[in-house]
Amino acid sequence: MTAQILDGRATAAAIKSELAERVKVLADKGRVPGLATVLVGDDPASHSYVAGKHRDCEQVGISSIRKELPADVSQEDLEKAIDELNEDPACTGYIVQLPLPDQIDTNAILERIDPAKDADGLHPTNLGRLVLNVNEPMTSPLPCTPAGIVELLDRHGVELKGKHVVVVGRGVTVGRPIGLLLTRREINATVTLAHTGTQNLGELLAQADVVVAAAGRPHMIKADQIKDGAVLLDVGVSRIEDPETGKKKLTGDIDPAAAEKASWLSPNPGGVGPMTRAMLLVNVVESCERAEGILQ
Ligand SMILES: Nc1nc(=O)c2c([nH]1)NC[C@@H]1CN(c3ccc(C(=O)N[C@@H](CCC(=O)O)C(=O)O)cc3)C=[N+]21
Repeated sequence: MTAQILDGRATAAAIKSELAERVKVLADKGRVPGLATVLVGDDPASHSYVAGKHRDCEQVGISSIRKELPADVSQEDLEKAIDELNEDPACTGYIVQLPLPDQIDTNAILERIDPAKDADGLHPTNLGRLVLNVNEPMTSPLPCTPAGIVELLDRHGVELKGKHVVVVGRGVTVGRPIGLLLTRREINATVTLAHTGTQNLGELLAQADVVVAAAGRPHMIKADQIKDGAVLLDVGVSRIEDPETGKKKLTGDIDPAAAEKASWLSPNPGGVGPMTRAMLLVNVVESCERAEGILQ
């Protein structure tokens, strides 16, 4: 068997064209959604991610606002930038690109974001609502990568009901929140959260119907560890040297040979990354719809 592809690029494109219609409805009411990005320092990867987000916005008709601050910015000046965006009516949602430099208290920054403008869905209030299930169906933003994974599987007709999902990785953006979504009654999966300190990872993987690999360790999940017909989501991103060209390239947590045993594979790149970006746009459009009373 070779896995069918969970095509994140095509699915994200479909979501974007649906969003463009919703943005038109808002624009007709005189309300243009606006995404702002706050970028600190000059890390090339962060710059390229943020540039991608602005391109996405343009395609959907969302206006975009950029704030760029130097790598040595003080906590106070970064907080000032956050306060400005909280006050700015043209900014209906925003993100602070992570990671932030060492002198910055990241959690204090994330907490300062107005939860109604939190495009990442990572504000403690919004994560708390996820725990409490009060954002069912859509009263507050969901974290983008978990929401993107659910949407990607749903749009390919991959059923999660009663399935055992093994998540590898305990990061704040993926591993910790994803189980809260997958165990909701309407999805009804069973979730095991494993991480790099898990002793019997092999035993867990052998039982997994679905593997969400989000540890950021290149090719850590091998073909001989997974069940025949498992669904694989490759989420972690690393830059490794391509042995053929000697150049750095992006790669995921799943060994490419594992595709031979899987029923479905979301590749990396081309899988969950574009979905994460699409869900960011969903959050921005929905926060604007909520403000207009279109969504509750
Ligand atoms: N506040 C904040 N929110 C984030 O959502 C956030 C962040 N900080 N910091 C960094 C990570 C990383 N991240 C990615 C999103 C999309 C792709 C993506 O679309 N990747 C393409 C490949 C892009 C390329 O080739 O460079 C793909 O997977 O096909 C990658 C990485 C969001 N992050």
